[in-house]
Amino acid sequence: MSYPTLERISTPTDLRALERRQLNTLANELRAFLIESVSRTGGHLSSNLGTVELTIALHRVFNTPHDRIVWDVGHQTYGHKILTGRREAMSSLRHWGGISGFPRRGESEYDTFGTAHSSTSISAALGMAVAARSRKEDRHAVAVIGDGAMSAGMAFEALNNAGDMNDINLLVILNDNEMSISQPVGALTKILARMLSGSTYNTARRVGEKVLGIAPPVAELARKVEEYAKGMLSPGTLFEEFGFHYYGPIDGHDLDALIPTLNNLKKLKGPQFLHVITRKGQGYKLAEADPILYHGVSKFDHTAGIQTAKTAGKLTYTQVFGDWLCDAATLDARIVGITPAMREGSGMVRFAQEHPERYFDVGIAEQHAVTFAAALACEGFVPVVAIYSTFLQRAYDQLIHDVALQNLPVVFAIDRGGLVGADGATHHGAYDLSYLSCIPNMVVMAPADENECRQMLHTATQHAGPSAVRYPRGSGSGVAPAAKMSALPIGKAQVRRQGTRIALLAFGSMVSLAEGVGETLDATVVNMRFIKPLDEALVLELAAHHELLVTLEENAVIGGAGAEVSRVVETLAQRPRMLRLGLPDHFIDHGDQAQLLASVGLDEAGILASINALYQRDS
Ligand SMILES: Cc1ncc(C[n+]2csc(CCOP(=O)(O)OP(=O)(O)O)c2C)c(N)n1
Ligand SMILES: CC(=O)[C@@H](O)[C@H](O)COP(=O)(O)O
Ligand SMILES: [Mg+2]
Repeated sequence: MSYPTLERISTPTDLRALERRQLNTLANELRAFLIESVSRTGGHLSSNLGTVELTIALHRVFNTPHDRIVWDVGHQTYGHKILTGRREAMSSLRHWGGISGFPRRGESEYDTFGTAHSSTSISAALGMAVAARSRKEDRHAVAVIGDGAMSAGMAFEALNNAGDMNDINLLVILNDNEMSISQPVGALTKILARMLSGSTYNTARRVGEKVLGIAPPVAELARKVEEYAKGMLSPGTLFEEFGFHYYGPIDGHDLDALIPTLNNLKKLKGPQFLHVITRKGQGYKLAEADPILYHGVSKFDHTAGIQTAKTAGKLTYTQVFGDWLCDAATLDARIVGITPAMREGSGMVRFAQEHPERYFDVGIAEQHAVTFAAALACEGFVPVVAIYSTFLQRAYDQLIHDVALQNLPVVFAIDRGGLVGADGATHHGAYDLSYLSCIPNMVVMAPADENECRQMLHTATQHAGPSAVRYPRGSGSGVAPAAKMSALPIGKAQVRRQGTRIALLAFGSMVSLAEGVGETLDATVVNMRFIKPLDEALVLELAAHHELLVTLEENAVIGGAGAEVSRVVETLAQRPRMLRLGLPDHFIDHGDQAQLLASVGLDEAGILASINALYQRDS
């Protein structure tokens, strides 16, 4: 397919030079390019198709990069990347050495703020607006936030802060497609939906009149009084109560609505709020019909669409968790499942169907998810919080203050522990072993294989305090989970191979690698199972009988599991040498998981090389 108009755009200046009538052609080409490109690389598709016109309108109206556009999450910025000089680089999207799937300041001056975790855009745009105000710079700051991301507390913290500042140039655009990754949840969703069901889109003229103050104040007042009387607060009212001027909703696929509206809003000072309605997957029938399936995709044939037929392969850890949760819930009525807006990614679709009354999607609200779980535990339930390692970072205080300090039996099923691959640095679960193992009362486990994952999850539900089972994205060595569930002895490791001189103390995903290295070196191999409590007795015994202890973990080497092993070994007067292998002290980019692990020396060859290097230093 050819893209003659799109290919003329190297920067937004080229876009601004086009005639208005050419923009519709540009939108069509951009959409077709996105489908073709993402089908080749994989990536986030539905959200990008939904923001084609909005992206064009923003770069048309605002003087980017002087004006700051801050995208929330950033999974919808492919169109923005394409229009800001990265069209050709799209073939390397999310691949090793290629461009990121999210905005990154280092990648382009048009990427004003790095993102990938949601609901930061209003805070960031507000910071930029305040900076412009204090330097007396004539600069606009625009936050583009989705209806899913809007559900997070942080978005409301920022609205609360911004709504009180009348002299800033801040525009918040709510990109409402009535979807999170899955169907959005909660009261805000209902408020937004009520607004849409009760009205048609506002035309550009009506929004323009309101911007220019033509709408009769008395009629406006009467409308509000009527709304209050009926108890029908529209989203407009909600955001106006926060101190914003609310406009919309307008059709986010209509450039004739978007461009004049944005031009009008640009003239205003103070916090402005524009409600834009879009459709996730717009323009690609398959994605419109199933925006969840096309939210994040691997490579696929875009004419045939994604083929979902089940293939008999290894189970992913996510599936192992999902199956365990259903089985465990059948056996134990106290078990409830909680997800902060990650039903599909966390493997909870079947549980949600089978146990709707015990399934809680709390929205993009990790902090709330953890405290909510803590309270359920207080009341005798066994809450299972299914959460990605990287997103649990958001709820660290809740983990300590609400769960661990009160020693509450909350089970954390932590998915995406370790390097996740194409999402890159923002999503790698690189820190959980560090940040969990320093918290008193926590039991922290990492399974060596799929069956052990199931048994550890069961163990967690039998434990009287907080516990975490941390597993990686994708599948493991392929050990089929046994139907029977038996609790593991807490704090006991498993010796897998008895060797000489060297002992490999491996955590979670590193165990199968360690077995290969162990064969080559005739080393002792231990599946440590527990990061906390650590099997200190075994560590001391290994220290007494080996000249070198090597710890292996897919976690930051600083403060991780190996550091704990060292702490124990340090107490010995006669101690072996220690080699701690894990993720280095720098952020790791995107790429294929195996490629990334090899790049940091966490494959068999890398581990052998590190051990050899240690011995060579001695000789
Ligand atoms: C803190 C955090 N939690 C969860 C996610 C995972 N996540 C990415 S996109 C998304 C849905 C966002 O919905 P919305 O903002 O409406 O954007 P849309 O996908 O509809 O375009 C979620 C839950 C995340 N990126 N950050
Ligand atoms: C943008 C975002 O945070 C999610 O869409 C994430 O990319 C999903 O990752 P998985 O593909 O590992 O579920
Ligand atoms: Mg949405």
